[in-house]
Amino acid sequence: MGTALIYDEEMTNYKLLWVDPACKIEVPERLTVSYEALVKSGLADRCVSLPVREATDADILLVHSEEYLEAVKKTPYMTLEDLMDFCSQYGDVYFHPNIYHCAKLAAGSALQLVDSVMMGKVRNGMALVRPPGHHSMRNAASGFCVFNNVAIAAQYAKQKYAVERILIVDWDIHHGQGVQDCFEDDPRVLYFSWHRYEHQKFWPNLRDSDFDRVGNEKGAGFNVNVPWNKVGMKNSDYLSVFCHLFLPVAYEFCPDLVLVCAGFDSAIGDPEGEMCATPDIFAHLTHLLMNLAGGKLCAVLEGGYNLTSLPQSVCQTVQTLLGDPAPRPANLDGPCLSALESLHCVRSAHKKYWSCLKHAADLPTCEVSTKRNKVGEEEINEEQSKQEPVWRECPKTLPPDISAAALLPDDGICPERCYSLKSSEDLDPSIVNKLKEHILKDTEDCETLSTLSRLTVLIDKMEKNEIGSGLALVKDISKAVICVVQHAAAAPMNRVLVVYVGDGVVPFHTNEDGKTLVVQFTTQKSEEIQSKYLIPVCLQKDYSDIPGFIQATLSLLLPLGYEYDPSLVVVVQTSGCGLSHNVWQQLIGLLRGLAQGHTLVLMQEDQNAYVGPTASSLLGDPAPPLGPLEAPLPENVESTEKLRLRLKADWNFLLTTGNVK
Ligand SMILES: CC(O)(O)NCCCCNCCCN
Ligand SMILES: [Zn+2]
Repeated sequence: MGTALIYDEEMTNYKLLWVDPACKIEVPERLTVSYEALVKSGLADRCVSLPVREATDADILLVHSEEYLEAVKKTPYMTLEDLMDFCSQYGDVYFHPNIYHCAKLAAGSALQLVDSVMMGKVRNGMALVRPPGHHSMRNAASGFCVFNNVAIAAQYAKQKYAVERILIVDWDIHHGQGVQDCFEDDPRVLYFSWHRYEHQKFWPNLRDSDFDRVGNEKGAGFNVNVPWNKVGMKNSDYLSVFCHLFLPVAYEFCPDLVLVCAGFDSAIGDPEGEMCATPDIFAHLTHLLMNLAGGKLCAVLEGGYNLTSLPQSVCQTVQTLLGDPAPRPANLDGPCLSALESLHCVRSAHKKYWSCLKHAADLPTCEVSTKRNKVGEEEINEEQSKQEPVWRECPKTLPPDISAAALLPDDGICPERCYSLKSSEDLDPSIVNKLKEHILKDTEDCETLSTLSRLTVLIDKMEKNEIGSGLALVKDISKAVICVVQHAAAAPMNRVLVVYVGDGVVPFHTNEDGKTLVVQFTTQKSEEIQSKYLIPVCLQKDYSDIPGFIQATLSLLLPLGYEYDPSLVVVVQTSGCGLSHNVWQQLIGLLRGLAQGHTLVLMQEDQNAYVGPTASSLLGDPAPPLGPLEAPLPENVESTEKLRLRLKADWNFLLTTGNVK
């Protein structure tokens, strides 16, 4: 199934007609530069183009009041003075004779996305719209927003498709207070928002945007606010919030539909956000959400005012929705102290609502962030020169011709859409000899020799990005792992992340050069940690604790993987670990965000049943939902937490609190 793209130039036909410094950044060019970038990069042609439609009165009344709608209906006939007068009752928003029409198209575009995703016409999609929506309230326009496009889409999905649980992720740099207000007491809609806050000094300056606003009554716990109390937040800060807060809660909630308030003013260069995250981060944020709700994801444009970073961010988002692997994230150096403080406060505010956060440390002195922060951090010197930030545009990486290759025993059936690496591949005799002397020693086991040499061919093709990912059923897992790791780690710049699922001794030792990082999910109690590059994640009872496994994957394996930034990810399933296909697919799907999607899965040759599910995830198909998650086994939480606390000295991404002692 494809990716929908909704855009209509009619939504560029309104603009600011007078002088208003607060509104001048919201210009029609925002849409044109974004759409043109999609066309120029060839991404638009790969999407299913859907027409816009006008939201009806009934659609709009799902969120807004009649009096507000009636008032907006009058604006097309207003004089300039009347328009200016009409706006003065609202904050930071302007009207235009054509904005009502465009606002109906913007909201209608979001409904078009919901319809086409819910009816299975497309897997996911993006709507490029203006005016944006997430600030508009039941009775008021606000922050360039007239109708709350995403809130209307959520109510519409509940009403028309009886969707039980909807996740709204708002990565715009402003707090979508209109969305929060709409769903504050609604447990069926989980709202995530991060936003520039600076202890309430930043617009919209609301006390209600702080981390302790968790929702009301039945909706308590279903509103998650992450205030950024400093500018300059980077990719690491955003990924930390995803790994340690948004994803664990989202997986526990298990939404049937994901809506994204896709504002790109959280990217570098934006005059509003003044953050430092680069456009490629949106490929990762999108990717990390794509294994939820069976991949049903609707992204609706909100803000984004830098006409250079906005189109780049839009392209990163759309190419990921299309299934292209995310680019390797540049220099992730871990979250900053201010971000950790915010993360810590939000986790402690929500620990009573979400079992995945139950172990989160309390922060007794966690006053609301409107107080000056206690750590006496040096104030960002205000006169910090406002030099224009510059960033390297992410190099255009075309997806590999072959997305996934399968290396199976000759009688193995190659899954469809997979390329079969037959033993007929011309084998490089030098490699064969090297294998013979290094790994096979003298045994003339030519079958293994053939398998291992084909593996090295596969790795070389992945390195050249001719092949995206691979799966192999092998007779001797240990020999295969040694061969793969040695061959892959040989190249100077290469780093190999080896994810071991199942017991058994890791058949090679990781030396401290950091060329390999092994994370092993095992049921065996682990003694002391030998090295920061060999990490045993001990889970009781043969992985039957799915919440525990997912928790360890999201809050341990993923952060480690992002910080390590491997060039290849090898996933090894040793003795039948008994992991359910769905969990296995979630693991493979999530890991695909690393190493530009270069994932190599090695399994025992009797694990035929996993070939189909593995291939599906390697090809970028969304993993099936796991269902709402119960609490993880306490002993698994304890052992994972203990491990995290021990490792955080070596790995910044494992930090979740400000007190780094
Ligand atoms: C959709 C959105 O979230 O991007 N709207 C942002 C509204 C910002 C209003 N304040 C502007 C002050 C000028 N410096
Ligand atoms: Zn914004």
